[in-house]
Amino acid sequence: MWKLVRYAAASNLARSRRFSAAIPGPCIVHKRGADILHDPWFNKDTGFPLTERDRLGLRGLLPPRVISFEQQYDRFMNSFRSLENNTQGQPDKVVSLAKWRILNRLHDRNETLYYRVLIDNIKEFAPIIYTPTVGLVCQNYSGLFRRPRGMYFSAKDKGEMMSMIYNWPAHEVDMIVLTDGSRILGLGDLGVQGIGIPIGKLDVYVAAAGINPQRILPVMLDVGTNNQKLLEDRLYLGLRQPRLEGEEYLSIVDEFMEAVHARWPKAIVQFEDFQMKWAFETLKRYQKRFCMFNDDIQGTAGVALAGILGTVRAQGRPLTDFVNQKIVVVGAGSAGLGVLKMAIQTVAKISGCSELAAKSQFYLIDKDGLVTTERNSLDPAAAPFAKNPRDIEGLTEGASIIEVVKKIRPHVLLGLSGVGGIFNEEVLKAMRESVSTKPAIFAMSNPTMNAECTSIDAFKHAGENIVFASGSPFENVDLGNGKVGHVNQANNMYLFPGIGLGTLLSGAHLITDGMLQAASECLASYMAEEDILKGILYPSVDSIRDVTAEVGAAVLRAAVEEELAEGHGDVGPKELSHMSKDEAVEYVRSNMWYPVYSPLVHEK
Ligand SMILES: NC(=O)C1=CN([C@@H]2O[C@H](COP(=O)(O)OP(=O)(O)OC[C@H]3O[C@@H](n4cnc5c(N)ncnc54)[C@H](O)[C@@H]3O)[C@@H](O)[C@H]2O)C=CC1
Ligand SMILES: CC(=O)C(=O)O
Ligand SMILES: [Mg+2]
Repeated sequence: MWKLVRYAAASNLARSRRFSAAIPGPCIVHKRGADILHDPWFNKDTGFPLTERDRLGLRGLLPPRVISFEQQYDRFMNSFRSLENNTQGQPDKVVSLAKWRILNRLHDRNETLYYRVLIDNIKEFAPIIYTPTVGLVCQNYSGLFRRPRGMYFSAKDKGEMMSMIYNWPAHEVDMIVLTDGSRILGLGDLGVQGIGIPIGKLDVYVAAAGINPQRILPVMLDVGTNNQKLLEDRLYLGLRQPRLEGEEYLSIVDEFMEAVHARWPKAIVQFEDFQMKWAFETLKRYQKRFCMFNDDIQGTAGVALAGILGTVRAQGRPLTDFVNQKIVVVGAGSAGLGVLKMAIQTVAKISGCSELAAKSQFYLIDKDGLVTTERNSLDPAAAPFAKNPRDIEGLTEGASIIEVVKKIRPHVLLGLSGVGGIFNEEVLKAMRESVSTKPAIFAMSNPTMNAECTSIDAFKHAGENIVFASGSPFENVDLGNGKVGHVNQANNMYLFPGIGLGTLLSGAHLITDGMLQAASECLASYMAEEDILKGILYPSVDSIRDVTAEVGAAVLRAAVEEELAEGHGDVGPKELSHMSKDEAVEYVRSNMWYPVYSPLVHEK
């Protein structure tokens, strides 16, 4: 077993001196020899200095030459570039999986080097470890499986979780991402194979928020699957039974949450990719009891809202004009409804009107068309956003996307439906008649194949004057004559790392609407006017650590404001409450872990 010793703080300075000679603090290990080489948390491969090889019983277990961290880094990047060259012309799927495999092998062997290459190349590697490739990995997980990562709690473990949680080797855990695999991106129920999502999200936590990788825990709650193909697959690695439902299901989640809380009372649990009914139910059930949030409902809402506020600025209008924007949301699931709820609260706040009055400018469409109060068996979660037929002259219950767009001429058309291509040529062309001077199209569904439209189609059919955002990355579009159609990535990755880190450092035991609102407002004001006017709504993924430091500080300050901050480590609530905004950002930034080889010290 090992004990954690605080790593040297990361900072921009440390980052700019990528391989500086600054000596990091030591790290205590409780193992020796080959056990260290097989532990990715401590392994340095050929990077162990000779003195350390002596101290840890590694002499003779490695080739004699010591290779520096920088050389190891370059060697990996060279292998990666060769792989790119060697796979040229092969199908995208093959290339993406090959890239994922080479990164995953490094992850399994040497986490310090893995996270260094990930952090320093985040824009290039995010699409591999996160959306879209992570979707492909989940679809093929049973075949790709080599080594376990994270923990698996299944329906068969009922009554055992309180002791099982102690099987995790780390003494401290700060951040858990939990899924039940029931709605993986827009790919549906992937059962146990959905574990790829918590792993990918936590990689983003390490890269963006500098959460120490020894303190993260990806978790799969396997309660069965309703995916017939998986149930019939002999190689499927999860429980081959239909999903538990009702109280049986909830009792499993309850038991897991209690076990986590008993061992790590301060750990934050991010619920991810649960089907809608359980996403809402578990949020309601736990948000006042545990330090948790639902990323698909709450993280997505904050990112979408920041983007929509950006589109108001992109039209050259003041933010207060948000109250006049007509917004059509396609997809009435956990993500779409989360966006509507937060957007309506914001309109009510800006205009000082009631939430009821603030709803008038929003339109909700699901698989059966426009959602109105006339709908038979209206989903209770969607009911608050259903239109009264009296208020939608010329439109009827179940109206199609094209009918709604033609009639309403919205400022913003936002997709969270999981259905690839439903913003077709006709719909996009209809957006040319938008009442906005800069119509906005947000095709937020993931992975790429599930995006409501591509960036090329959006600029081609809806016109060059649009603002475009997608959940998975697309290339900017060359519009000719030196003009560029900017593509924004409207993905909750801009918020969840800061929500997690800010909450952790505040020591708050709950995550409130106020903390989430602060995160969104921070992102909304992050971009300079000049960029916004060009249609750039979010910062580049390259600067995700900087954005996360700001978002984290905003969340921390909101927790202080709500008197929820109990402090973290040596920094108590009083010190937190005296921090200025800049000091809070610096405090958050200085707590980000950055991968360097720490001297290992053996202790029995
Ligand atoms: N960009 C981002 O940060 C995020 C993107 N998402 C993506 O959003 C999508 C939806 O996620 P959830 O809301 O959790 O799923 P969900 O399954 O809860 O909801 C999907 C909704 O889409 C509707 N829908 C299905 N077919 C439709 C059609 N042909 N026309 C109109 N509506 C249709 C359904 O009726 C349902 O209301 C997924 O693809 C997911 O990857 C989710 C969270 C964050
Ligand atoms: C990004 C994300 O959380 C999703 O697509 O579900
Ligand atoms: Mg998700």
